[in-house]
Amino acid sequence: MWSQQERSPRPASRRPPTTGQSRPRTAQSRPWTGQSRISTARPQTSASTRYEGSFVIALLEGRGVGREVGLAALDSDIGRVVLVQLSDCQTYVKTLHQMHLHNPSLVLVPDTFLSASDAVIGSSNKRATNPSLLVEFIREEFPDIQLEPVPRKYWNETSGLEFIQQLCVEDEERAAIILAVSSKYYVLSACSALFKHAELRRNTRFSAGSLRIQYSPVDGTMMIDPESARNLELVGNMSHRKSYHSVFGILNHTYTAMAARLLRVNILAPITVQSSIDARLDVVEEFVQDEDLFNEVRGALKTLNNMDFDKLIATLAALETVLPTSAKAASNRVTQMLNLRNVVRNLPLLQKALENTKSQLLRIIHEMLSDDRLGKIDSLIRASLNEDTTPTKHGISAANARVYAVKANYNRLLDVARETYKENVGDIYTLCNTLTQAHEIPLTLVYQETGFIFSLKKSDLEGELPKGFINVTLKKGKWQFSSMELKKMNARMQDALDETLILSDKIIQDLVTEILMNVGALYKASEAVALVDMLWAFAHSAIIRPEFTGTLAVKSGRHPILETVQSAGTLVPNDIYCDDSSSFQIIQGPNMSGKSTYLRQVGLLSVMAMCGSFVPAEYASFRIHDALLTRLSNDDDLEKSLSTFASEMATSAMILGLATERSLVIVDELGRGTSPREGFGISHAIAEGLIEQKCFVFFATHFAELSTTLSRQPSVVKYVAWRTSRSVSNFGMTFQYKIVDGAPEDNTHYGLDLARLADLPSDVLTEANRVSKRLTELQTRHQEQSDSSKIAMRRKALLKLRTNLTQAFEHSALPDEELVAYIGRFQADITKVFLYSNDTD
Ligand SMILES: Nc1ncnc2c1ncn2[C@@H]1O[C@H](COP(=O)(O)OP(=O)(O)OP(=O)(O)O)[C@@H](O)[C@H]1O
Repeated sequence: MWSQQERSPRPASRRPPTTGQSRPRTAQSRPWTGQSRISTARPQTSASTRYEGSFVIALLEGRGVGREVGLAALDSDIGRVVLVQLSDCQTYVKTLHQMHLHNPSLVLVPDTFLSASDAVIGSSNKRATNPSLLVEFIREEFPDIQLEPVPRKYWNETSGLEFIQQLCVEDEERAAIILAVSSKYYVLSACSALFKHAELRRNTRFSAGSLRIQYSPVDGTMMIDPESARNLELVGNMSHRKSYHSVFGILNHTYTAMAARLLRVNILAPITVQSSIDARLDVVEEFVQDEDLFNEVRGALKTLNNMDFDKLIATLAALETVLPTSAKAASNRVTQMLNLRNVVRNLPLLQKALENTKSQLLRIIHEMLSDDRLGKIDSLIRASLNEDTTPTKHGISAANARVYAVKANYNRLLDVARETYKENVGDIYTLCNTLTQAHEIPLTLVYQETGFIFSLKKSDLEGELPKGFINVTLKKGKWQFSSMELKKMNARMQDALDETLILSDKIIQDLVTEILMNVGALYKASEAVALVDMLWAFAHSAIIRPEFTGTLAVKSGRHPILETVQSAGTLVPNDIYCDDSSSFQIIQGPNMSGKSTYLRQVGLLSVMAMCGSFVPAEYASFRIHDALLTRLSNDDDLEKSLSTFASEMATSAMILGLATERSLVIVDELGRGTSPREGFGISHAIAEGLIEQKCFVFFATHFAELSTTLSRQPSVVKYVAWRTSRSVSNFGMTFQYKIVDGAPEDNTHYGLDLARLADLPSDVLTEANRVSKRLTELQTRHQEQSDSSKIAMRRKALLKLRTNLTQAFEHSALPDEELVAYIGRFQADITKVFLYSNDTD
């Protein structure tokens, strides 16, 4: 229940910077293996299963016109707070996108946002008659996540700022973060509710200066609406939740949990700052070209396998609110300290591996790992902990590691408690030997959480167990049991064990306090490791380094997920070309000819490139997009009981509302949910809307007339799925389509194709073909001779000229003479177009 007691945040200390950016560089990769290293196998580490966070997200929306939303997210397990304030649209797609980035486990909203039926004890009575629209969208998008109302009084701007000032790690970025959020009313209020909730409902408080608080301006990343992320299978497979066939799955060769988390967030919100992307690409390229470096870094990362520094630091920093310390909490803290010791001990390996690297970002990472404070932490740990205790997960050796974690002679009482523990364990082993001899059965001891039990192989027991043994069970071919005496001894041993842990914990807590003075260095190291681990994973599957020229041009690109699924040689590569003069691309072709795959490929390759990853192609150049918006066919629509039509319209409205000149829009088969005539009309209208926005659009459609009705628009081009060869078995076909420019004349007769497959007589087919060709010729001619089509032709040519000239001047590295010849060729082309369109007048 919400307590009325107000508690103010506690006094503060420090925090780490994120990595800086480096200069752009363009180069082609020369992978030393000569081919793709994208593996079809499950990634080598288990980091993939541990990336999911458990953020509690507090949300506040302004009631004004602008739909300003403040979002504060806290993952106390990893000591991270993310703050965002944004202006959203009617569908709250940006807010939902941000929520997806942080995997919510609980969502907090002001109680006034919920309707009276959502009453919760202790909250205010002021309830809206209807829940806020934002709440409805959240419920729809996250049906399994609990929404908890927080009394309106806790959404307080001033207290939000106080929390931030007191809990934020003290480092170079702290001042900038405080400055950035200090004028953001909604995010500050959300922050206050978030920490009040942690204090009052979860009984969690944080040490001063122990949290990494990050303010994320939304314009530094590409917005991908949640529906698109799902349909494109960015972080999860649509059909099988556990499948690795997603972009995340194929790229996640990370070793540490922090890197897996970083990768997930980057895939869902790729960066839009070109210098940052180039800096990452430089690193990937250096790994690709320098095999020794690649292997050395792998070796260093292996020593940190499965580590989650953030979690480790956060657990150590979390204050024990129930006093006195429980043995369980003490045991946890001792284990975490042993893990921290291993991390601090192994970090120098990575630092050494990066010693002579060339790329600027790797040098920055090296610097972050060379922080003197890490050495200080190492010395502090060495002074208190035994060198040779290794934390293991289970068994008596795990208990012993905790008991002997702290050095001897540190505390007399601890030494005495350890002796008692040792004697108790010795007594248990003696009992086991005695019983073995007395009953002539080879008993062994197994240590479980509650103490020891006896174990005996089933085959070693003839007849029944001797009397006196209790709690007998049979597990995996072994008898397991106890005795009253063993139970008593276990209890004595457990008491001694708990005492050693509680006494050790006092020393560990002092150590933690000293370490926390330098927690900024640890968080910084965590960020450095996460980044280098993620970029190393990119290098693991690198193929070709992408460039960012503003033109989307891919030669022989492959769908990155399909490539890992299909057997070698069965994937047909496709080219992509899209610039300002061809920004609206109509894609047509028969069913099952790869249109959807092509569209998805465009989106996925752009996402990968903007994360700083190499892409599967022979050459690739991209534009940096502010948003990736899609309307892709989705079977879920039915489950959501939305009609296809309603869903299409809702998504189209969202796309039209959000798309800008810098967006990438992908639309697959719009207008399926209504009559063909209406469907065509709607598709045309939406296409015109998108053309006006000047974004890059890939528009797959069955409406062949669309290319005619849109032909006056100079930026519209048409691509078709063109059959290169095929093998037939009744109606079956092996895949042999390629997306090509324009409309090769006979390929548009998809019905004839099917008729041929259905074995219609050849003379019927020949005649059908002849008539069909003739009709098409007449139609084409008629179109070409119309005035509007001549004007459109000239407009197209002019737009193409402008785009090519801009490209030539801004991105070409050609020497002057060649540039002049290149421009001369444009001139000739455009003259031809003008002469032709005049001739036909
Ligand atoms: N480039 C390719 N190389 C090999 N196989 C491909 C390629 N593109 C698509 N495929 C395979 O062909 C099948 C059909 O692909 P896709 O769904 O993209 O076709 P489509 O034209 O969109 O079909 P429809 O019009 O019926 O929706 C899929 O099984 C896909 O895996």
